[in-house]
Parts: sequence; C-alpha cells; structure tokens
Amino acid sequence: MVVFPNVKINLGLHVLRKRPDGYHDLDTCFYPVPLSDILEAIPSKEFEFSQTGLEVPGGEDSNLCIRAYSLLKEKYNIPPVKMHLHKIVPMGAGLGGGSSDGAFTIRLLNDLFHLNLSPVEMSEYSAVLGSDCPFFIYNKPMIGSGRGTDLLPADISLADNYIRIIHPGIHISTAQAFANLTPADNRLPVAELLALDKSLWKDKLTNDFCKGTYKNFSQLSEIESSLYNDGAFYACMSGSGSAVYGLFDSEPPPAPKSGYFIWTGRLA
Ligand SMILES: C[C@@](CO)(OP(=O)(O)O)[C@H](O)COP(=O)(O)OP(=O)(O)OC[C@H]1O[C@@H](n2ccc(N)nc2=O)[C@H](O)[C@@H]1O
Ligand SMILES: Nc1ncnc2c1ncn2[C@@H]1O[C@H](COP(=O)(O)OP(=O)(O)O)[C@@H](O)[C@H]1O
Repeated sequence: MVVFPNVKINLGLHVLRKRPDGYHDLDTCFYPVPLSDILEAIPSKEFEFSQTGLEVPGGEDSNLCIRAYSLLKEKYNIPPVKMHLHKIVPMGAGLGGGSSDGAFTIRLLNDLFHLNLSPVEMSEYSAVLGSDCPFFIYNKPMIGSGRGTDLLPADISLADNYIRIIHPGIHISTAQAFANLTPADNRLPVAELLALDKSLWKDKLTNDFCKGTYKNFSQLSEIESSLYNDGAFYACMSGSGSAVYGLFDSEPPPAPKSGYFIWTGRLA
C-alpha cells in the first residue's frame, strides 16, 4: 500500500501561554498542501525500513514512521512490514513533514491490517508522536488549539488558489523557537481573523514566530517581500519556520533562480 504524506501550512499562529506540562497553548489554522513524501508498506516476514531521497537526521529508531509502527505494534500486535520512505519534503521547515509521515503510517497500518480505528483513536495515538500529527489524520482545514492537538473544522477554503513555498535551508528547532518567544493571549481568535476579507490578512493575520526569527534571519523577511512583489495576497512563514509561503489568486510568475527549495502548486 502506498500513501503520500503531504505537508501543512499554518494560517495565523498565536502562542497563547506556557502550560504546566512545558508545552504551549496555541491558536492556529492548519491547512493541507499537496507537497508530499511517498511512503509504502507491505506485510513481510520481518520488519524492514528503507529510505531514499533527502536524508532524515537522527537514527532510524527516531524516524516517525518507525515510531508510529512500534506504537501500533505494542497495542495491536500487528505483523511485520517492509516499509519504504522516499523523503521529498524539507525538514525543520515548519511544514510538519515528519509529523505527516508518522500520522500517515498510522492511517496506512489501520487500512492494511483492518484495525477499524476511528479518526479520534488514530488522532490520540498520533498525538503521542507529536503535536502536529493529529491534524494529518483528518487532513482538512482545521483550527488547532491546546498544544495543537484539539481540532475543529475551520470554515475556510482556499480551493483553486495557488501557493508557493520557499525554504532557504535554514533548519529551525521547534523547541528552541518556542523557548525564544513571549506568549500573549490578548489577540482576536485566528478563526475570526480568517473570516475577514483576504485582502486584510496581510495586516491582521500573524505568526508569532516571525518577529524573532525574521530578526535573526533577514533573508526570511526578504523572501516574504519577494512573494508579495510577485502578487501574493498573503505571505508568511509556516509554523516555527523556516519555510515561507505565498498565497496567490492566480498562477504566480516563474520563480527566480536561487539555491532555495521552491515549490509551487494549487490548493484544494
Ligand atoms: C510549531 C508547530 C505549529 O504547527 O509546527 P512546526 O513548526 O513544528 O511544523 C507545532 O506546534 C509543533 O508541533 P511538533 O513539531 O509536532 O512539536 P512536538 O514534537 O510536539 O514538540 C516539540 C517541542 O516543541 C515545543 N512545543 C510544541 C508544541 C506546543 N504546542 N508547545 C510547545 O512548547 C516543546 O518544547 C516540544 O518539546
Ligand atoms: N520521517 C521523518 N521525516 C522528517 N523528519 C523526521 C522524520 N522522522 C523524524 N524526524 C525528525 O523530525 C524533525 C522535524 O521534522 P519536520 O516535521 O519535517 O519539521 P517541522 O517540525 O519543522 O515541521 C527532523 O529534523 C527529524 O529529526
């Protein structure tokens, strides 16, 4: 069975407060984007994992595909599989690529072995792997609260809008990014901001990670400006960075040559 774990962007990202468990309460909208890795798993005599494409840092045991398999194996004693991940999505980019691989592994194993897990059950298992994972179980526009794992459908559609994602290769540690900012819970909810006319998003819809990160890496605000110059109605860094995306009403002009990872596609 083959699946295509796609990425997400955050439309607005408010870090509200630090919690007693060390995580932060968030208010954000997750939106799925069809830039994907490729993941295959088939039943096998012994467990095997192989990987091509971009190299995933950390040992195999820390790979979220293997961690997801181990989690379900412990609960449901599922048979061994031969799993292959072809990694395309840049890592440490704020696109949730690793989280998506983990969540899609759970979905794949649920289908392959007819575990009959509900989306809520899969979401709960995936939350053990990472705060971004439950979104990828549903993979529809969602407002995320709590540590990002409490999800409600978002009343928003960017269907047929174009997106361009630019990642300059700066790897940002999510934990470090949270540690570097000061939470604040005095903003209008992201859901209310998204209900405004899209032309107002540029001035109203913010990602709290941008301020500090743009200060440290000026090329990120330059990328954001270049997306606006190319006609984006909204441009921002995703998650804790460092990928920056632009949203367009129509197909953007060809991207200039650069050493950066650049991907342009159409949203559903
Ligand atoms: C910031 C966000 C926004 O969507 O995305 P990314 O930039 O990673 O894609 C997420 O909250 C990232 O989720 P995820 O990458 O799954 O994080 P986790 O593995 O759960 O946590 C990594 C570390 O980030 C911090 N963390 C994460 C989530 C949260 N709500 N509060 C936190 O303080 C904690 O220090 C935690 O140890
Ligand atoms: N299958 C995987 N793909 C990508 N990263 C993974 C994977 N498994 C574990 N990781 C770890 O997760 C880290 C963050 O990955 P990713 O989710 O792509 O970034 P972000 O949290 O910025 O969106 C990587 O640097 C890597 O150490």
